[in-house]
Amino acid sequence: MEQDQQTQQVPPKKVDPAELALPESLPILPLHGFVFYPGMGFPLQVSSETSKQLIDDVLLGDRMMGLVPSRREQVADDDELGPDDLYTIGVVGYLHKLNKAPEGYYQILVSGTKKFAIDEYIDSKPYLRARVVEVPMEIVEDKKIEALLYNIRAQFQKLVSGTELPQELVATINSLTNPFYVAYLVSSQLNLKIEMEQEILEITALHDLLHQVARELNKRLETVEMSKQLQASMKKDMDERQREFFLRQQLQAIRKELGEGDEDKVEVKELQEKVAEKALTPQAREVVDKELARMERIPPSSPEYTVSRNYIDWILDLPWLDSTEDTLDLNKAEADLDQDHYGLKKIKQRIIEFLAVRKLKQDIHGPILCLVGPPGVGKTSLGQSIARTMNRKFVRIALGGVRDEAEIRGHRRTYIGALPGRVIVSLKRAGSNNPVFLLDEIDKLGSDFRGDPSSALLEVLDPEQNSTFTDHYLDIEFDLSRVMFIATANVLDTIPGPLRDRMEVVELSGYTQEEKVAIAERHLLPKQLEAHGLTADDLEISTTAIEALIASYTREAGVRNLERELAAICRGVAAEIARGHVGKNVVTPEKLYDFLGPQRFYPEIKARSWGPGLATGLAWTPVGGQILFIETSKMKGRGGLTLTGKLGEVMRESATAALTYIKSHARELGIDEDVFAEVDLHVHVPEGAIPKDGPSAGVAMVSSLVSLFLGRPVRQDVAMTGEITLRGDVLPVGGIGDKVLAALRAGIREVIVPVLNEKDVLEIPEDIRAGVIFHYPHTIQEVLAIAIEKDEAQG
Ligand SMILES: Nc1ncnc2c1ncn2[C@@H]1O[C@H](COP(=O)(O)OP(=O)(O)OP(=O)(O)O)[C@@H](O)[C@H]1O
Repeated sequence: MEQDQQTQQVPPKKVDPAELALPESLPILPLHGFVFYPGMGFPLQVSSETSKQLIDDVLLGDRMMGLVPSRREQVADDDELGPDDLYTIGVVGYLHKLNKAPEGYYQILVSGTKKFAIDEYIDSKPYLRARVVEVPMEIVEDKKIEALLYNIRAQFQKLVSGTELPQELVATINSLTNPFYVAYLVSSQLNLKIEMEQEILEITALHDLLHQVARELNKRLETVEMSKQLQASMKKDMDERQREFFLRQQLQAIRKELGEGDEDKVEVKELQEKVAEKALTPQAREVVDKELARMERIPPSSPEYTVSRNYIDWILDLPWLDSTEDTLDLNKAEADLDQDHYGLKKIKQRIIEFLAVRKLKQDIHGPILCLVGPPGVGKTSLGQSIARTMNRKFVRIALGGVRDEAEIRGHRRTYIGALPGRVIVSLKRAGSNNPVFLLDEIDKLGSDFRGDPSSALLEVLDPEQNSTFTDHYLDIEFDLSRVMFIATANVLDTIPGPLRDRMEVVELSGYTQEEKVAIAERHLLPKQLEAHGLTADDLEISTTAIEALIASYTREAGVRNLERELAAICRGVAAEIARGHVGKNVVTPEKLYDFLGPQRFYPEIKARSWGPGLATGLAWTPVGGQILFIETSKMKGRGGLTLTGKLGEVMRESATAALTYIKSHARELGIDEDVFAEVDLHVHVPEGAIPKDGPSAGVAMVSSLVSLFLGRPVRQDVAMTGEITLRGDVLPVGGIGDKVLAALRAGIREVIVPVLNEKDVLEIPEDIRAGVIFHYPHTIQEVLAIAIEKDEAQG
C-alpha cells in the first residue's frame, strides 16, 4: 500500500463513517512507510493480490478494514506479513471508492475513523483478520488544551509560511474542531519518521498527544529556521565576493579615466628604481630588465605576475657584487682562534698555514678545508672563528640527508612554487659574495632518483667552474669563486671520492678529561652563564664537580653533551634566583644530583666481573673511539663456534681467524690440542648500540680466547687494537688517536697498538701521550705476553 497524493479531506457521504459502530473483528490491511490517522482521507494504491482480495471482500461487506502500519521496510507481497510484523494499534479505514486500474492495481479512496487495538489475530488466510477493541479518543476541554491548540495552530502557520506546504492547510487546521484531528493532521505534515508517527498515534491522553505534537512541530521549525540562516549566510558570502569584484573593476576604470595608471604600474616603477640602484653583474642586469618589461605587460591579476615579481625580488636581494673586506692578519688570527678554542694546537696551526697561503695567493684558489672528527669537537665553531678573524660573514648549510640535486641548485622556474637552491639562499642570507660558507656533514650527503647532489656540490666547489655557478631557478651565473668553503664531516669514507679529492682534510679527535675540564671552565661555562643572564657571582662549579659531571653524566668524544648539562645547571640556578634565592650557588659533586638527576654513566671497567675469557678491545666509530669488551665462554660440546652481539662480516671472520690461529698454535700456547673437539665456544661482544665491524678487534679476540683456554685472565688495565693474520702477525689499524682517548676515558692507561701504528701514536699531542704506556707488538705471541696475566706459579 503506498501513499498516493497529498492529504485530502473526504467529502461527506450519505453515511457518516465515523458514526459506524466498530465490528468485533476487522480484516487487516498493512500500510507501508506511513501511518494513517483518524480524520484523514486519501487515495491509496493496492497492488498485492492478498490485499486486492481484501478490498474486493470489504467492498461487498461493511466497507470497513483495519489500517495497520508494517514494521518491516521491504516487503515483496503482503501475504508475507505475519502478526509480528505489524504494529498493534491501527485506524479503522472506511472504503469510499474503488478504481481498478488497467495496469492491474487498485486505487482506493479511504478515510480514517476510529482508533483500535488488536486483541488477537483470528485468521491469516486469505488475509489477516483480527479481533479488535476500540481505543477511545476522549476529548477534554480545559484551558491548557486550548492553549496548546492555540500554540500548535500558530506554530503550524509559521511552518507553512516558511516552507512549501500548501497554504490551504492552515485554513483546514483552523476549521477542524476535534483537537485529535488537529494533532494528527499537523503531525502528518512534519516529515516524521514512521516510528514517531506511530508513537503519536498510540498516545491516548489528549493532553500528552498535543504536547508531543507541539514538541515535534517546534523541532521542525528550528530545523527550517537553521537551514534558512545557513542559506542566507552562503548567499551573503557570494554577494560580498561579487561586490568586491565589481568594485575593483570600477576602481580600475576610474583610475584609467583619471590617467593615474594603476597600482601595479607604480609597483613596476618602484622595482625599476631599485634595479637601477642595485649593483648587478651585466648578465643579471640584462635578465632583470627583460623580466621587468615582461612584468609591465602581464595583467597583475594573473599568477604569472607574482612569479615575475618574486623572481625580480630574488635578483635584487642577492649580493652579486657586494663583498666584505678581508683582514688577514696572521697574528690576530692566532689570537682569535686561541680565544675561541682551548687546545687544538695542531689544528689551529694547520688553519693558520691555510690562511697564510690564502694571503699570499689571493687569486689562486687553495683547496677546501675539511674538518673531520666526532660530534661536538668544535668543527662548526672553528668555522665561525675563521669567519670572525677574516672579517667575513658566516653561513652554514646542513647537508645531512640532502638527496635531491634541486636542494643545492634549485628548481627551474617552470615548476609551481619553485625556489633557488640552498647555496643561493645562503648567499642572500650572508649579504656578501665572499662569506665563509660551512658545508656541514658533507659525509651524510645522500643520492637517489632525484639526481645526485654531490655532482652539484662538485660544481660549487670546483674553482674551474664555480665562477659561473648557475642555479636552476635564477638561470643567471653567480660567481662563487670568492666564497671560502669549509666542509665538516664525521667520517671520511662516505664522502664521494671526487669531492674528497678537492679537500684538504684536517682531523680532529676527541678531548681528554683534562681538556674537557679546561674547555668547560674557560669556554663553555662562561658562555652558558651569559646565555642565561648569570654571572660568576651567581654560580660556581667546582673543578671536582666538573670532573664528576664529565665522568658520570656524559660519554662522548666531544663536549656537546657537556655543554648541554652545564646549560641545565645554569637553568636550574636561574630558576632558583627567580624564586628568590640570594647569594652564590656553589655546585659540588654532591649537588649534581639536584640539578641533573641520577648519574647516567658508570665506569665501564669496574662494572664488569673480571675473569678468564674477557678482553678489552678498542673500536672506532663516527662519534669517536669506544672501548669494546670481547667475552668468550666454553661449554661441553663438539667444536662449535657461536658469535653474537650483532657483529659485522669482517669482525666475524676475525673471530674465526683467531680461533684457527689458536688451534694451529695450541702447543706453543700451552693449550691441550684435544680440548677443541670437546667444547663449544661462544664469542659475545656486548652493547648492541655500538656498530661492530672491521678487523681491528683481532688481537682482543685472540687474547680473550687464549685467556679462556689457559684459565688466566687478560689484564684489566690494558686495552688493545690490531688486526691479526693466521700466521700470527699483528697488522696496523685506523683511528688510533680516537681509540687512545677512549681508553683514557675508561681509565685505562696501558694500550697495545700494532708496531706499524707507532707513527700514528706520535701524532697524538705530547701531553696526552705522556700519560699512556704504549706497547708495540709485531706478533700475537708478543701481544699475549703483555696482555695475559702471568701464572702465579711462574711469578
Ligand atoms: N676546543 C674547544 N674550545 C672551546 N669550545 C669548544 C671547543 N670544542 C668545542 N667547543 C664548543 O662545543 C660546542 C660544540 O661544538 P661544535 O658545534 O662546533 O661541534 P661540531 O664538531 O661542529 O659538531 P657536529 O659535527 O655535531 O656539528 C660549541 O659550543 C663549541 O664552541
